[in-house]
This record gives sequence, C-alpha cells and structure tokens, in this order.
Amino acid sequence: MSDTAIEAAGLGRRYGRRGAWALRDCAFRLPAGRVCAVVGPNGAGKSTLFALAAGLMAPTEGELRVLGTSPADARPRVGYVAQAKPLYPQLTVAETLRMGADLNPGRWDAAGAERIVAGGDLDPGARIRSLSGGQRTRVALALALGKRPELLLLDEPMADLDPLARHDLMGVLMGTAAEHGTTIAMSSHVVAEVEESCDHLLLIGSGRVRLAGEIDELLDAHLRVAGSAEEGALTGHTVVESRTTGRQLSALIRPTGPVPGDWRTGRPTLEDLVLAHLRGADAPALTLTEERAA
Ligand SMILES: Nc1ncnc2c1ncn2[C@@H]1O[C@H](COP(=O)(O)OP(=O)(O)OP(=O)(O)O)[C@@H](O)[C@H]1O
Repeated sequence: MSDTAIEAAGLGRRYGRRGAWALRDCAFRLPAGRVCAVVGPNGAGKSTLFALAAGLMAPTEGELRVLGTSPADARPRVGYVAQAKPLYPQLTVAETLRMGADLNPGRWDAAGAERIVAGGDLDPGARIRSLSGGQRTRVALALALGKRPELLLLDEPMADLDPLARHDLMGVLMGTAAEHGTTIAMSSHVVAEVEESCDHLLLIGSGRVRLAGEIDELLDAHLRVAGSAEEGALTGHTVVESRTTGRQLSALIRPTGPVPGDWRTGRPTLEDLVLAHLRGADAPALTLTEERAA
C-alpha cells in the first residue's frame, strides 16, 4: 500500500479554454492514514480538487496521483461524496444500498452501510426524493463508507446535518479512519469541526495552496506576538498578518529566530491561523510535508 494518499505537482485546472484558473500550480502531499481538512473561501477551488482526485475530470496541467496511481485507476478504492450528494431520487433507501452492493462486488460492507442508515431512523422503503437534505447526506455517506474505501473524499459532508447527526456521523467517520486506517479528506467551513477531528490541513485560496501540513506542525511554525509598535520590531520574521491599535502591535508571524523579550507571545489557535491566511491574500504560503518513508 502506498504511503501517500494524494500527491499533486504543478496541478492546474481551468474550466473552458479561456476560463479563469480554478486551481493553479498546486503542490502538496497528503500522507496515507490522515484525516485532512480542506479549507478555503467560497470559490477557492476545493470542489474542483475533489472532483480531480475522484477522477471525474482531468487536470489542465500538472500531475495528480491518488493512492499511488492515476485518479481514474484509483476509483474503485476511493469513496467520494460530492457537495450536491447526487443520488437516484426514484430509488428507495434499501434499493440505493443494494445498488452500492452491486457496484462494489467483493468489498461491500452491507452491515456498516445499514448501520449508518439505521442511525438516522430512516425507513428503508422511503424514496430518496422524499428525504430531507440531511437524510440524503446520511445515505450518501453510507454508500461511500459501505465501499470500504482506502480514501474518502468528502465535499462539505456535514453542511446540512443537525448537530446530533453531525456528531453521530463524525464519530462513525473517525471510528472508520481509526479502525481501517482510511485516509479522509473533507472540506469544511467550520473551524471547530476541523479542530476536533482533523490532523492535517490543506488551505486553498484563489486556487493556490496557502498552507499544507500536519496541523500541530503548522501551529508550531507560527507565533502570536503583541507589543509596542516600534518600527522594524519584527524585521527578519515573516509577518502573516499584523494590526496596530494606538501604539500596540499584534501580529501572527512565522519566527525565523528569537523575538525580542519585551514582546508577549503565544501559540496561535487553529482559528487564528486559518483566519489570518484567509484575510491576508498576500500572506506567504507554507507547505510542511514530512519526508516519505524510505
Ligand atoms: N463547472 C464549472 N464551470 C465554470 N467554472 C467553474 C465550474 N465549477 C467551478 N468553477 C469555478 O472554479 C472556481 C473554483 O470553484 P470550486 O467549486 O472548486 O470552489 P470551492 O472552493 O469548492 O467553493 P465553495 O466553498 O463555494 O463550495 C470558482 O471560481 C468557480 O466559479
């Protein structure tokens, strides 16, 4: 089994020959077995990246490898839940799961898929078209997880779930990841959700990778500092974001050495880190990817 779930080099995708680039010059590596949050503002390129990794469209330039092979070849080993959660509206819940079994001979986890559906008290005889958005999400996740994928690509999976269903399904996802070593990449706009369940972060802004790496290592690479706003006080450090209020300066920096002793310093929260990079369109990118095992 490959130690890399997704690897991109110079990856770019544009819609139409004259369209704007949805993704450009993206390079990152997601090691296998991680739970990765894909974060970024609306229109950043997250769904485009998921569709590329799921093999549903081809890159315009660059390369994307999934589970050590091309996205198209990896498809049988990948579960993908698109943002719109497309399902067949005329099928019942039970028929949808039977279709999952038919499409995935030899690897379908019927009991697991049925458990997820039963957790939402869904009537197996109910037609998909009669379900609420959140109930459809539950069926889509059951279909994706029932496939026993090595990699799960989830595009905003929790967006239309109530807090209880969200908690329940996050538990199922994390349990699956822990038990089977499944790699999960999920996009989310909710930092608290990311903080609770993800160990790896891919932050995309305007189609480019802004931050990539283990969340702990990314946090370790940054420092919150506050002190008197003397000119040049942070020279030499990489300033991601800074604000001055009166004579007080507070900033998020990537220190390149010790900061002067009269500064108050603290470890940023994940929210500090994400917001500073989302607000500062010019904040320099940082990719921290561990060396591959020999
Ligand atoms: N089918 C398409 N045709 C043309 N442009 C598209 C298409 N799909 C996406 N785009 C454009 O590509 C860019 C990236 O879109 P994408 O859906 O990947 O963003 P996203 O990060 O998933 O956004 P959101 O958080 O709103 O879901 C946007 O500028 C969007 O307008």
